[in-house]
Amino acid sequence: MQNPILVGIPACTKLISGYIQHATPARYSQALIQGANAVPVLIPPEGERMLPLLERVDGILFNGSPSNIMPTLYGADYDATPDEHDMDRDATTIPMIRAALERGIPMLGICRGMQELNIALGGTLFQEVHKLPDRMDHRSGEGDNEFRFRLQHEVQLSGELARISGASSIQVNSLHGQAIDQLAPGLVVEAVAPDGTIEAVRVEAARSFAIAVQWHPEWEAIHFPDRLRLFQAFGEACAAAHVARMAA
Ligand SMILES: N[C@@H](CCC(=O)NCCCC(=O)O)C(=O)O
Repeated sequence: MQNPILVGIPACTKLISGYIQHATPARYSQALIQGANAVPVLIPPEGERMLPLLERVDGILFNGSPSNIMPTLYGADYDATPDEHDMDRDATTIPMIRAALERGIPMLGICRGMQELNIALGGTLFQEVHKLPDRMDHRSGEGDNEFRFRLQHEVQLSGELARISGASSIQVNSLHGQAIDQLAPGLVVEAVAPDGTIEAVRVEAARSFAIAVQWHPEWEAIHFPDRLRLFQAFGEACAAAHVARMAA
């Protein structure tokens, strides 16, 4: 295929077999190929040196990860999970989100990716949602993947996300311990859980697709219409960005 639509995926820092490796679960690439008709490009978490890649891609999927964003990046004076960070990824994705928005590059955020978008624009996070009064436990629990990615609760949709999904509420999986506390300026909420937890946001003034969700639409995306529609809508925005990039 000539001039494919290219979508970047930030990789995480992992210690595997005694080596530092740059990796991310295969399901993100697979959902991009199947749902967005895009060719995925893994982005090593090497900080701002990766920003020139934005000249060559048509979109970025800011994916999920078990690691948590460094609390100092949003001004917190305590760290509930000091052993669960990936500062190389933070140093790559936070500036990349800001730069992608400046350039009007389409972005889809998933789970950690949504939290990164909120931090990049000046918001804050709850570090342990399950310890807050009146909040549900949004973690998956232990088990095989079928169990961890099971449908766990409803979300009420609004705005662009409701239009794309073709529904005002959907059932979602849930694999996160953290969540948006103070919403960043410029974000609008487009999905909410029954306990009030923010489940999706959109960058209101974005020049292109800029939606992020707290659940995992990449999991079995082609079997769930709302998940597939989200990847298709992202793919259409990336295709439009591709035409503009080729014409420039
Ligand atoms: N660590 C953050 C973000 C959660 C997240 O992105 N989870 C993805 C996990 C998927 C997997 O384990 O394969 C939080 O806990 O809120």
